[in-house]
Amino acid sequence: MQRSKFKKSLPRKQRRLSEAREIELLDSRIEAMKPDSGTNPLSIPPPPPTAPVGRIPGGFSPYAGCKLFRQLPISQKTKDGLAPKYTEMSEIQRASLPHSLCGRDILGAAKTGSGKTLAFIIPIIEKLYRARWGPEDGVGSIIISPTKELAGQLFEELKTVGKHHGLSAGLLIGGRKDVDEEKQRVNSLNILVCTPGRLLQHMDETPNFECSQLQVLVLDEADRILDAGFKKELDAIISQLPKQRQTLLFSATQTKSVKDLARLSLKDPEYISVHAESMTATPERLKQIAMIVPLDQKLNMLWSFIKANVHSKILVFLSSCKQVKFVYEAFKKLRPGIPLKCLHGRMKQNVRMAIYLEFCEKTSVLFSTDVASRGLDFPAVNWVVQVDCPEDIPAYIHRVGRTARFTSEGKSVLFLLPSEKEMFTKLQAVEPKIPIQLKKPKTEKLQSISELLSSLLVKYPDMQHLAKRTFITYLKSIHLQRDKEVFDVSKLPIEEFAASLGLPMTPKIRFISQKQTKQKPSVETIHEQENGSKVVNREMQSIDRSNMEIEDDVLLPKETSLIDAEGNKPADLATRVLKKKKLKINVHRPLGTRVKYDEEGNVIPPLAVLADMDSGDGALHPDKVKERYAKLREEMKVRDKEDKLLHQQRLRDRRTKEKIKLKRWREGEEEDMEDGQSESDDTEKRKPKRSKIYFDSDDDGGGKKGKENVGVGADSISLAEQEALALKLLSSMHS
Ligand SMILES: Nc1ncnc2c1ncn2[C@@H]1O[C@H](COP(=O)(O)OP(=O)(O)OP(=O)(O)O)[C@@H](O)[C@H]1O
Repeated sequence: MQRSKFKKSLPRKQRRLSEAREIELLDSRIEAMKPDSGTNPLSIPPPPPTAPVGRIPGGFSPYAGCKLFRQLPISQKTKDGLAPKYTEMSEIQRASLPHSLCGRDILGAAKTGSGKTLAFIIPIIEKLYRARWGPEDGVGSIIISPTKELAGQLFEELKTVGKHHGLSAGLLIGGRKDVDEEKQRVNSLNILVCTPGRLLQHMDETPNFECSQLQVLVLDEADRILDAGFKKELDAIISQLPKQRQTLLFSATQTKSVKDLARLSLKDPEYISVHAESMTATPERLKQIAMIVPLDQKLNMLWSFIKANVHSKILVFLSSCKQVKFVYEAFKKLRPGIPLKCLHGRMKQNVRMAIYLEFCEKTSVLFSTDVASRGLDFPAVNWVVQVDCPEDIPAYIHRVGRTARFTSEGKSVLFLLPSEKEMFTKLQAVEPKIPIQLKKPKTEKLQSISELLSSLLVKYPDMQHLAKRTFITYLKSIHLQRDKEVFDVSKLPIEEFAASLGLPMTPKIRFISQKQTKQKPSVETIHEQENGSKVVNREMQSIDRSNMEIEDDVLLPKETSLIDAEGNKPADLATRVLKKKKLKINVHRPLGTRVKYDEEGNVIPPLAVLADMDSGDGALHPDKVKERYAKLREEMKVRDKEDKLLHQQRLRDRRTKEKIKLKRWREGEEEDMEDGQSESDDTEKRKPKRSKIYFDSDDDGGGKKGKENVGVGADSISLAEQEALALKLLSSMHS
């Protein structure tokens, strides 16, 4: 968690009103001059920049319609935080701030890069300031962002604009190690900028963490947070927030689904869509082109593009982590002459953040998944290249929106496979328009890198594995796309694609079996189905790939009832897939089971579900909570007991093993001793030999022979002979 305590500005008594008087004045002006609900402040003629601001003779100056931040009823501290960078408001700011400052709920849509961040940061700071919020008041506002990088960026902006205030703020995102430290401090923070998973983790795990005083809830990239991917988490979060609050939703592609909005209990929200009447859905200074590029030419095209633009900052979108990794690793080895970086969700959080910051700073190429597609404000991106087709139009709009931000210019290019041309038609048909042109690629400038990739794969076996995974993951991603008018895995030139990645052979994709579709049952197929593997092979050849599910490198039919070529029962496999899915989306697990969080903090312990199920009104009943904790305690005791027994058993096993080992060792030692005995016997027997060797080394020449002989003689003569010899020697000495 990062924590920020906005600095208190120095008192400048002469120039400023006291805080209390300022708040009183702001409250009065906001109340007196608030725009009518449903009006568009943009249609009100702005006052001249020199017009007096605040209390004027006969009342207060109006603020709906004004163009400058300093004309708004906001605190001097916020004005100081905005200046000098921000003076004039953008359209979304002009349209929404007059409504949000007077406490209304907002559903705001405006193009990418149009300044939506300030449109929610300012009302948050102002609301808490006017409520004289302090550390003892706890969490006053929560900003939820779909990605960690975006949350980090919002947090930085919040720190800048709020730096003169006395509010505290924290960045709560998954993947950070300091969760325990976070838990200690989170209760004293006033503004939380977080990803849904981490917020929910605190709601579940942090003692005394509560948001019952929450004043403002913000969902940035609201349509993303409200979509199915975050549904469970968001519902659980919302159920723990007070209904009495201000809610601000912003995105470049806004949801209008009544069902979605009902989940958030918005109260007469202001629908602000400043670019709805605009000619285009994308930034005006953005030049957009699309090109038809066959699958096997994509990497050649990308390489050639990068080589031709080595002085540009380029953001490249690919559809999966594997592709990002492969292209990054391969291109890095081929050295295009510009720094390369990659960003995807499987990277560690600190690395992700570092890469994000580096790309903000330097001219380079960033290969990324859609993790960088929303909200990120990389300065001065020249090109956005979409190598893989976006899943839908909002995804396209967000991706291209990483360039041409605010008042800057930018260009984007979309590679479409011949089979994906329908996407171009859809982009052209959308209202407001997306001014995109179809251009022919300049094939004369195309450089082929397929052979270089092949050599790389030979040189680096890891790359070969990665290429294989890339191949499979790409097919998987195409298959899993919802829009079947655009994405059709059966139309892909699979062999050519494999070759273009440098793969020596097309990886085997195990088509488990065919879905029994109503459209396609041929007599031959049905007859053959009952006759073993030969038939299955035929099935495999005629398989309709659009009906398959893919698990890793396995394409599975969605409904399976056949036996595959390897004799597996697809039913088992299907169960396996289901089980896998179940593990991921385990929000319906029985209550009281142990809750675990992954690095992302994505698992949801459903206290909220408990409340929902039992009460139906979404409120948490203290009795139920107590009951649950009592149950948890009991379970923990049981588990504790089990753990102890297990531990004891393990100790016993270990001791037994040690005993056996010891016994074996002793037996072995005895054997060794016996062996040793025989060895020493041998040694004894070999002694002369050893002596010989020893002396050999010590004494070369005739002496050794003599000594050797002495030794042998000393051992071999009898005691009587020895005595006789000794007497002889003695007598000779005396004589
Ligand atoms: N009033 C302003 N004056 C000058 N610059 C501004 C103003 N408002 C925003 N900006 C700048 O414009 C850029 C884009 O702003 P911001 O990130 O808020 O856009 P956004 O609408 O949230 O984009 P996205 O839809 O991609 O999330 C930022 O660099 C921001 O600093």
